Amino acid sequence: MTDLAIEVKNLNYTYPTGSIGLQDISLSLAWGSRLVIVGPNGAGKSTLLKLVSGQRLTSTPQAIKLAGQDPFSRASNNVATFLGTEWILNSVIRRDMPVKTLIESVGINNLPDRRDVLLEILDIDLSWNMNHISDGQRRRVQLLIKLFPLWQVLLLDEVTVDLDVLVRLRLLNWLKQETLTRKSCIIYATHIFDGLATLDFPTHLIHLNKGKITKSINFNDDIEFVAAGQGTEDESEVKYNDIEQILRGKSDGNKTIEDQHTRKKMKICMVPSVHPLALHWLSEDYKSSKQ
Ligand SMILES: Nc1ncnc2c1ncn2[C@@H]1O[C@H](COP(=O)(O)OP(=O)(O)OP(=O)(O)O)[C@@H](O)[C@H]1O
Repeated sequence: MTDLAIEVKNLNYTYPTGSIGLQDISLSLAWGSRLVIVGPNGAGKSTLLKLVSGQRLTSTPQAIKLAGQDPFSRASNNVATFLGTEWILNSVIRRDMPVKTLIESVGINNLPDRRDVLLEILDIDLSWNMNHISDGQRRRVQLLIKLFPLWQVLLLDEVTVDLDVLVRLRLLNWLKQETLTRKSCIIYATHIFDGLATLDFPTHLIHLNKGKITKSINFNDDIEFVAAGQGTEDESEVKYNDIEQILRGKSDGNKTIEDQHTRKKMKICMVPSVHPLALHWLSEDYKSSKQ
């Protein structure tokens, strides 16, 4: 096994239509890392995950190494699991089919401990039927099926969007533990940041825009969270009270981030959030459903 789970060097990708997918992407992720990709719609997040997972072919396969192998080679078979949003749109999975039958078909009884942990975290009721459950419940079944095998590299393309906050937090915590205990590696592209810092989920963060990595930071070394109003004279602070300007499209909130390596840590203002309240209410719901 190589030291690096994922190595990408100067990767470019242009769609057959001529749209730029990625430009000169380089990344190195050791086993045990968790990279969160931040970027606007159309930034290239899905393109990157699909290329790294071997879901999409590139004319320069040598630019990507997955566990030291070309992602399209036989040797890298079963190294990466890609989880995207498409599955839920497939009409086949909305058919009259017991959830128990579906999940047993992927061999979940072979590892009963892992099965039980995932059933508990994803709060799946084995009496469900695929055509009588909500989108979020169907998503949880998808997650169980895909996360059950002992994946080495997991590429998550915002699949937590329809999960409730409690299940999402429990799932992210389990994923983090999987990288710590099994030395696996995760890349997670998301637009939802609630709970990520609370869990210390990312080890690395990148900002992708127009197919390029514009920022890359090490979560623990480069960031310090500060209470609102603290250190406001420090230029390296990313302030939440710039929100008015951001909403008016006038933000220059990113202006100092390049400076982080020559300065102290980048300071990020802690934000007011209803996330803890939503979590509290849902954990009460969860407790009463188990009584
Ligand atoms: N199948 C396709 N054919 C042509 N161009 C595409 C295709 N898929 C994506 N693109 C283009 O590639 C660029 C990157 O798209 P991508 O889907 O990777 O963005 P993303 O960061 O995942 O966005 P989102 O946050 O909306 O999911 C966009 O400009 C998009 O228009």
